[in-house]
Amino acid sequence: MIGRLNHVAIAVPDLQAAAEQYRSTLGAKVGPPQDEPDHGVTVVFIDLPNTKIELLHPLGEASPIAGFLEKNPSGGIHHICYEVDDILAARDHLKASGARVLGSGEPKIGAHGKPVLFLHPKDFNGCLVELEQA
Ligand SMILES: C[C@@H](C(=O)O)C(=O)SCCNC(=O)CCNC(=O)[C@H](O)C(C)(C)COP(=O)(O)OP(=O)(O)OC[C@H]1O[C@@H](n2cnc3c(N)ncnc32)[C@H](O)[C@@H]1OP(=O)(O)O
Ligand SMILES: [Co+2]
Repeated sequence: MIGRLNHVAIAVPDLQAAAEQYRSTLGAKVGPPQDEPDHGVTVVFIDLPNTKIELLHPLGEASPIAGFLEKNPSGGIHHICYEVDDILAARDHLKASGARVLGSGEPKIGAHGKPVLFLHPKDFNGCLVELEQA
């Protein structure tokens, strides 16, 4: 069911510093900061030849990554995102398998303009999983 690795997300305490580090120290192709108010984050995408890295910083009062950054003040890998062909079929299959789909259970539009869903990290070996319809 899951396909390509769409991105690996890293929560960072200082978005500008992290973006600059990827640009100048790691020599990566770094995009501009993008506010995603529906998701409570500001993101910077880094294009790699085979996938993307998503740098995440909290946006607004109720950011879903605030608790994670409190526990990991210097940052850390926050989630991985797999592509699926049919997000509603994937969701129904996962729910039937007993996995917890986060939020309302309805896909939201993600940072690439495509529907996304999140699965509880405790159901996937301690790793928060995002699904994006390719
Ligand atoms: C823009 C979009 C895109 O790409 O298109 C995005 O990615 S938006 C990316 C931001 N959006 C999201 O993350 C949406 C989905 N996330 C959520 O709903 C939330 O972040 C949760 C995953 C439910 C965690 O919420 P919160 O931190 O408030 O809960 P909590 O502190 O009670 O955590 C419950 C347990 O899960 C652990 N936990 C929390 N976040 C975790 C993470 N990212 N990876 C692994 N474990 C994690 C905590 O340490 C705790 O474990 P212990 O009990 O053992 O201490
Ligand atoms: Co993401």
